Amino acid sequence: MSAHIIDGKVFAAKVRGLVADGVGKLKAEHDIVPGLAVVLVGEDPASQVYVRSKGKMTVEVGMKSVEHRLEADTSEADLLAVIKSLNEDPSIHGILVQLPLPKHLNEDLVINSIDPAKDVDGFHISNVGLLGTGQKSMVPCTPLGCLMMLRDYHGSLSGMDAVVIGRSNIVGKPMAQLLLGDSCTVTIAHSRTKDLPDVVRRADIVVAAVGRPEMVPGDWIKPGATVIDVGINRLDAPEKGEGKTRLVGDVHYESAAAVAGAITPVPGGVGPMTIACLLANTLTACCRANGLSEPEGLTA
Ligand SMILES: Nc1nc2c(c(=O)[nH]1)N[C@@H](CN(C=O)c1ccc(C(=O)N[C@@H](CCC(=O)O)C(=O)O)cc1)CN2
Repeated sequence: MSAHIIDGKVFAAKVRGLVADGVGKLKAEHDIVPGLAVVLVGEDPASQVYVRSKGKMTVEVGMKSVEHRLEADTSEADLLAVIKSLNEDPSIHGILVQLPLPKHLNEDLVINSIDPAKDVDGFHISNVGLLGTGQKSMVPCTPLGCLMMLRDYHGSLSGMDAVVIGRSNIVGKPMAQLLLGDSCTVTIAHSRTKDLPDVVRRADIVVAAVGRPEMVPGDWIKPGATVIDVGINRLDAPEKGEGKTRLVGDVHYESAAAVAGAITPVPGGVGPMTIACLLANTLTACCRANGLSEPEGLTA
C-alpha cells in the first residue's frame, strides 16, 4: 500500500487564493484593506526567512504588510511599546510576534500584551480560553492548517480516534481542542506516555508535533491511518555536500507512507499551511473588527 500524499503547498496556494478573493471583496465593497504587522526581535536565521515569507505573501494577497525588526537586545519595555502602538493603529488588524523570542524577554507577557482581537496567532490567553470552551476565537495557524487538511481529506472527522503527540501551547494543545471540536476521540501523548507505540497504533489520525526527528516509525501506524507531521527538523546531510542540511519531520516518512492511508510530507506539508492560515486569520480579524460576516471555509 502506498499512502495518498496530502500536498500542503497546493492546499496552501488554494487557501491564499480564497484569502485574496476575500480581500478583493472587502476593498471593492467596503474600501477596507486588512493590515498585518509582524514583529521580529533578533536575528534567528529561520525566523528571518519565515518573516520575509510572511511579508511577501501578505502583499501578494492584497493586504497591507508592516514589519518591525528589533535588535536582539531590545528591552521588554521597548517591545511592549511597539505592540501598544500596533494595538492602537486602526489600519492594523493582525499582530504577530515571531517566536522564539530572545531569552531575556518574557514570552507570555509579550503575547498577552497583544489586543486579543488582533492576535492572529491565537496565542493570547483569552483566545486560548475561548478555544478551550468552544467559543469563537482566533485559532493558532499551524493547528488550523492541520484541521483544514484533515477536513478536506476526510469530510467529517466525527467519531475518529485521534492521537496528538506533543503538548505544546502552540500546536499540541490547540490541535487537540480542534479535533475535539470536530467530535474526534482525542488522546494527547507526550514524553511520559506509557506504551506510546500502542497508543499511536489505535489512532485513525496521528498528529506528530514533538520536535524529534523521525521519532514515529511506520510500525507504530495503524494501516490506513492519516498521518499529519508537524515536525520541521534540520539534519546534517554530508551526502549533499559539506555543510548541507536536509529537513525531516517527526515521522519516519518512508516507513509510515508504506502503511498510512494518507500522509503529509516534510517539507511541503503542514509548514506552508502555517502562513496561509495566518493570512486567513488576518482576514477573519479584519471582518470581525468591521462587523462583517467572516470568510467561509477559512475558520475553524
Ligand atoms: N509567532 C509565531 N512564531 C512561530 C510560528 C507561528 O505560527 N507563530 N511557527 C513557527 C515558524 N513558522 C512560522 O512562523 C513557519 C514554519 C515553517 C514554515 C514552512 O513553510 N516550512 C517549510 C520548510 C521551510 C524550510 O525550508 O525551512 C515546509 O515545511 O515545507 C512556515 C512557517 C515557529 N515560530
